[in-house]
Order: sequence, then C-alpha cells, then structure tokens
Amino acid sequence: MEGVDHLAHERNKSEFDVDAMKIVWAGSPHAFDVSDRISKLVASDPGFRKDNRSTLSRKELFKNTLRKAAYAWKTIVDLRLSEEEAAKLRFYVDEPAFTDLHWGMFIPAIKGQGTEEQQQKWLPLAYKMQIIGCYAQTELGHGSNVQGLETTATFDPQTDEFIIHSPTLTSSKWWPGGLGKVATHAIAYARLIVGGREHGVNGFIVQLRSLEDHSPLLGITVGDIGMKFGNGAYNTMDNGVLRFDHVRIPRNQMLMRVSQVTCEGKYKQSDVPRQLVYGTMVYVRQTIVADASCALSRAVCIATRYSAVRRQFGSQNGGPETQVIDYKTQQSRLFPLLASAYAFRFIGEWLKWLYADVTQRLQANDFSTLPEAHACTAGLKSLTTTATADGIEECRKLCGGHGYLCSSGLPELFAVYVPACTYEGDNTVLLLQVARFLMKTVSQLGSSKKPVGTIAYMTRVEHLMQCRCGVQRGFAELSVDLVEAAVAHCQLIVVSKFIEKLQQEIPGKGVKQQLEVLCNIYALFLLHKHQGDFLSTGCITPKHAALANDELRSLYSQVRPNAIALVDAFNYTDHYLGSILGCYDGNVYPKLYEAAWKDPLNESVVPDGYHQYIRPLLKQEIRTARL
Ligand SMILES: CCCCCCCCCCC/C=C/C(=O)SCCNC(=O)CCNC(=O)[C@H](O)C(C)(C)COP(=O)(O)OP(=O)(O)OC[C@H]1O[C@@H](n2cnc3c(N)ncnc32)[C@H](O)[C@@H]1OP(=O)(O)O
Ligand SMILES: Cc1cc2nc3c(=O)[nH]c(=O)nc-3n(C[C@H](O)[C@H](O)[C@H](O)COP(=O)(O)OP(=O)(O)OC[C@H]3O[C@@H](n4cnc5c(N)ncnc54)[C@H](O)[C@@H]3O)c2cc1C
Repeated sequence: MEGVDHLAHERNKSEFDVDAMKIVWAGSPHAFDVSDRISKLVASDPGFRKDNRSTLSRKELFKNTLRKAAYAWKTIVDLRLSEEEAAKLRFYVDEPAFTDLHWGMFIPAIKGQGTEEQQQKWLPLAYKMQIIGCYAQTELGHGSNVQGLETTATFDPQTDEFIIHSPTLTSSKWWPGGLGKVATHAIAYARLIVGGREHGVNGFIVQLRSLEDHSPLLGITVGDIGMKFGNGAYNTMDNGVLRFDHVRIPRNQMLMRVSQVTCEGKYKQSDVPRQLVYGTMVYVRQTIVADASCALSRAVCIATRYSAVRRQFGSQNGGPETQVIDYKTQQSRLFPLLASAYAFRFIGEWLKWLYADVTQRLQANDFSTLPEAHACTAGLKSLTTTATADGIEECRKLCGGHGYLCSSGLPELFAVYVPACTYEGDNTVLLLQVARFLMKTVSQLGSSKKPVGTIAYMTRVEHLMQCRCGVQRGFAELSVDLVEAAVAHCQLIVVSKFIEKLQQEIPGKGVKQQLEVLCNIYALFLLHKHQGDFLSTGCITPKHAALANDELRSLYSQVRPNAIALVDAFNYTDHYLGSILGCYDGNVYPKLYEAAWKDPLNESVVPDGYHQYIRPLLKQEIRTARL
C-alpha cells in the first residue's frame, strides 16, 4: 500500500545513529545540507523527470537533454545557486551532458594550463556559458598514447598565428564529449611546430562554431560519432568527431602556462614539468574516484533494499519465506560491495585533499609530490572504476530477473557507468603508470632518496634490491605481474586511508563501530579473494586464511541488522535512484506491476503488426504433416 514503509521492520533493527552516518557520508553538516536540499529540489521538479528516457529516440533523447541542461542553468541563475549548489544540481539531474565537459574539463584546463591573462579573458565567458567548451584530445588513431597524437599546430610568424590542421584521417578528433553538436569552443591538443621543429603536445583554444547561428566555422568539420553502448545511457551526450582544415588561431590561444611561443617564433619551456600539460586529466581522475563511490552506493542501495524485500524459499509451516538478504551467499556478494562504497567514499575524500595539496605545491613550483599524485590518481581511478563497474553488474544479478528490468535502474546505471573504465585513461594503461612509479621507487632504494607518503612501506623491500635476486627481465615482459602489484599497492592505500578515517573523531551512536565493521569486511574480503598470493608469499599461514574466512562470516552477521540503515545513510531520493526495486518504502510489487502497463507496447491489447505478420502465420493453410 502507498504510504506504508515495507522496510520499517528493517529500519528498526539499526544499531547506530543513521542521521549521524548521513553526515559522515556527505563529508560534513554543510555538505549534507547542500546535498539534501538540492536533491529534493531536483526530485520535486517535473522539469527534471527521467522516467521516460527509455522510450525516446536518440534525437528526442538528445533534445530532451538540451532542454534539461538549459532548464538546469535557468534554475541555477534564477535561484542564484552557488558553484557548489550548481555542481550538486547537475549531479542530481543525473544525465551525461555537454555541461559535464564544459565545467568538468574545459574550465579546469584553462585554469590549470592557461596564463593569468588567458584565464582573465576566457573564464568569465565560460562561467557565464557565453561560450560552451569541450576537451578535444583523443583522436581516431590515438587515445592512450597522447604523444602519438597527429593534429598539428604550426606557428606562422608572418601572421602571429597557429595553423591547426588534421593531416590524416586518424588525426580526426574522436570521442570528446559535447563536441558533436553543442560546443562552440574546444581545448584542442596538437603537436606544436615552431620553425620546422616539433615541441610535443600542447593545448589550444579553438572556436568551432559561430556564436551567431551555431554553424561550424571555416575549416571546421564537426559531428556526432553515433550511437553508443545501451539505449538511453551515454547517448544523451554528443561525443563528437572533428577535423581541422588549416584553421588559423591567434598565438595567444595556445595555453601557455607550461610552454610559450613568442611573437618572434621562439619556443620557451617554463621551468615546470612537461607533464603539467596533462594536469586536467589528473584533476578529472580524482573526481572520477568520488563518482565511483556514488555509482557503487546507488547500485548497492537498490540491491540491499530489494534483498530485504524479496523472499524466496524457506517457508516454515506456511509462514513467510526467507528474505534473500538472510542467505549467506547473498551477504557474501552484497556486503563487500557495501563496504567498498564506503571505502571509496573515504579514499575519494583523501584523494581530493592530495590533489589540492599538489596543486598548492605546484603554485609554489614545488614538484616533489607530482609523481605520487599522478600515480595515486591514475591507480585509484583504475581500481575504483573497475570495482564499481563489476559491482553494479553484481548488484543487477543480486536482484534476480527484476534486476534486468529498466525500471530497476540497474541496466541504465551500468550502461552509463562502464565507460569510466576507459575514459580519462584506459585502466590497464593507468596501472602501468603506477607500476612504472613503483619500479622507479624500487630502483632508488638504497639511495639517499627515501620513499615517503604512500610508498613509505617500500623501504621494507630494500633487501630484495640488495640481493639483486631474480632475472632482470624487461618491464614489458613482466607487465602482467607489475599491473597486479600496482593494484595491490592501490588496495593498500584504500585500506590504509579507511583505517586513518577511523582514527578521526566520528560522532554519533554506533557510527564508528559500523564503519570499523565495514573496514574489516573490505580488508578481509581482499585477503580472502587474494589468499593465494598471501599464502604463496608466506605473508599468512593456512590457519590465518581460515580465521579470516570465519571472521568474515561473523562480520556479515554484524552488518545484517544494519544493512538497510547503512544504505539509507546515502540519503538518495527515489528520483535520483530511479529504481522501483530500490524505492525507499520497499513497496516493490505494486510499482513493478503498475509500471509494466505504462510501456508503450501495452497501449493496445493487440500488438501493432498482428494483422500483417501473426494472423497470416496462425491462419496458414499449409501445415507440415508432422504437426
Ligand atoms: C562538474 C564536474 C563534473 C566532472 C565530470 C567529468 C566527467 C568525465 C566524463 C568523461 C570525460 C572523458 C575525458 C577523456 O577521456 S579526456 C582524454 C583522456 N585521455 C587519457 O587519459 C590518455 C591517457 N594517456 C596518458 O595519460 C599518457 O599518454 C601516458 C601517461 C599514458 C603516457 O604519457 P607520456 O608518454 O607522455 O609519458 P611517459 O609514460 O613516457 O612518462 C613520462 C614521465 O611523465 C610522468 N607522467 C605521465 N603522465 C603524468 C601526469 N598526468 N602527471 C604527472 N606526471 C605524469 C610519468 O610518470 C613519467 O615520469 P618518470 O619519467 O619519472 O617515470
Ligand atoms: C564515453 C567516453 C567519453 C570520452 N570522452 C572524451 C573526451 O571528452 N575527450 C577526449 O579527449 N577523449 C574522450 N574519450 C576518449 C578516451 O579518453 C579514450 O578512449 C581512452 O583514453 C582510451 O584510449 P584508447 O581509446 O586509445 O584505448 P587504447 O589505448 O586503444 O586501448 C585498447 C587496448 O589497448 C591496451 N593498451 C594500450 N596501450 C597499451 C600499452 N602501452 N600496454 C599495454 N596495453 C595497452 C589497453 O589496455 C586496451 O586494452 C572518451 C571515451 C569514452 C568511451
């Protein structure tokens, strides 16, 4: 029945202060207030409805996204929302759109790689959305290998301009979000050529479309790259293709914080690492880690609530069947994902601090922690997105057949989320960067340069370097093992930061105790999953492995009465969850049944096509002798 909380009995079992946990999850009382207020604003405004997406064609879907983006901007302006509130509103609108790249990459690129003068010119236009930008780095032929990009930017000292050109088909820009139909400007990454000499890949601000009629400018060929995975999903985004035919831009539109070209045609490299050109990618990778905790927590919320509602088998003397959340196998699949959602939340908080710290150091020309920041953002982006994509799929399976319905919210969440394992750096390529960082650290052991921060533990492997054991084979030959070592390194960081979080003051009855249980589940689940490595390296004995397994089962029993409260703490509205299986009141079956009849296919009891195809089939005269 509507209005009845079918999960009240579960909520009454909670052993901790859920409101206090909501503050922990949000990060602070202020963050909770903003999040709570904006999520309810979006949920209550019919202009942001999203339950009709699966019935729209690509063009209708895209136009609807443009409408929503414009409506969101009008809401932001009319309500005079702060930057923080505006970001939260775009988050709860929950639809990939060109605005993600405008705010999430185009603006950060200008802030991170532009000079003060360039920031003063371009940022006010971007903040007022008088220009709409995208981040055009990837090409048809190259994405991972940035140094392999083919687009050229040739300096013409006669006119004090750069000539941006796509020399080959494979140099066509391909994938940039917002590029296909909306962006008026791009940060285009191209090989800088000055006086016939190449100076690596740099960023250039290029106008793509007229600000009068939105038509592509001379020399610009631009369009959408076509349908992507899933039906709705990421097809709300116009990932684009772009070719330059000798497009001329003023010299001052090369982002010049890292490298400069003077009007005389002199190339100058600032005394900053060339890799600062990659700074935007580092920034987005750390936001992607925070996004992972959001996506995984959404899936876990749906699967946990539905696991408490769903009953299957186990009826005694005509009594109710067993809640599937009480099966140990369901708990062993679900609760490690619940623990991971919290673990990723806290590692995301730490990574945001690390990124802010390295940014502050860079402003003081202190580059000492840049390698660690690169390794951490790359590795943790890889680890959390892989675990989250796999976790969303596991949550779908935890919901049985109904998990496969669009109305469960899980297929769409999976389809929108999985490219996170690829964009902003293919996850394997990024782990190889971590492996390179670890090997460089090992090679420096024994020198005066002592490992600190997240690699401080590596002093303990120093003896390996001294005995020079093992055959020195190439990095490439050992890359599979090195990638595994990189994952282990990142997992150690996640566990360490979860433990550090627990050493902080955490208010609220029973809140810290619940987080300790989740931290132990996260760590012991890893130990159980990789016990082969721990046993073969002598880190643990078989007895330890058995104890860990026993403790895991005990920890699952401790989580069980608190599971619904732990997902309530995410404070997601039913609108944001977009899931009948995950609705707050647990009133699943009536909602599933009602939703079915809203499908366009049920607009008529006799399907369109019956008379053309089915009736002739049924009424066929000729039947085979066997029938
Ligand atoms: C409202 C906010 C909403 C935000 C929402 C955003 C939503 C996102 C939606 C999705 C958008 C997607 C966008 C994209 O995908 S943009 C394109 C992303 N592309 C990539 O990530 C490319 C990956 N490839 C690379 O990064 C580089 O090619 C790679 C690092 C793999 C190799 O680079 P390179 O060949 O130049 O370098 P080397 O490997 O030779 O290393 C040389 C040294 O440089 C160090 N290094 C490398 N990268 C960095 C870095 N980023 N920062 C610092 N240092 C770096 C590397 O460690 C080497 O150092 P050593 O010589 O000391 O070993
Ligand atoms: C939804 C989506 C949105 C995107 N948005 C943008 C955007 O806004 N702007 C933008 O510029 N780009 C964007 N991209 C492009 C994205 O950044 C690239 O696709 C990504 O960096 C991966 O590069 P790639 O496609 O070249 O993969 P590849 O490198 O071709 O990967 C193919 C395979 O090769 C392997 N591989 C590659 N190199 C190595 C190596 N050295 N050693 C071992 N294995 C290797 C990879 O692990 C992978 O298994 C987007 C992509 C997607 C899917």
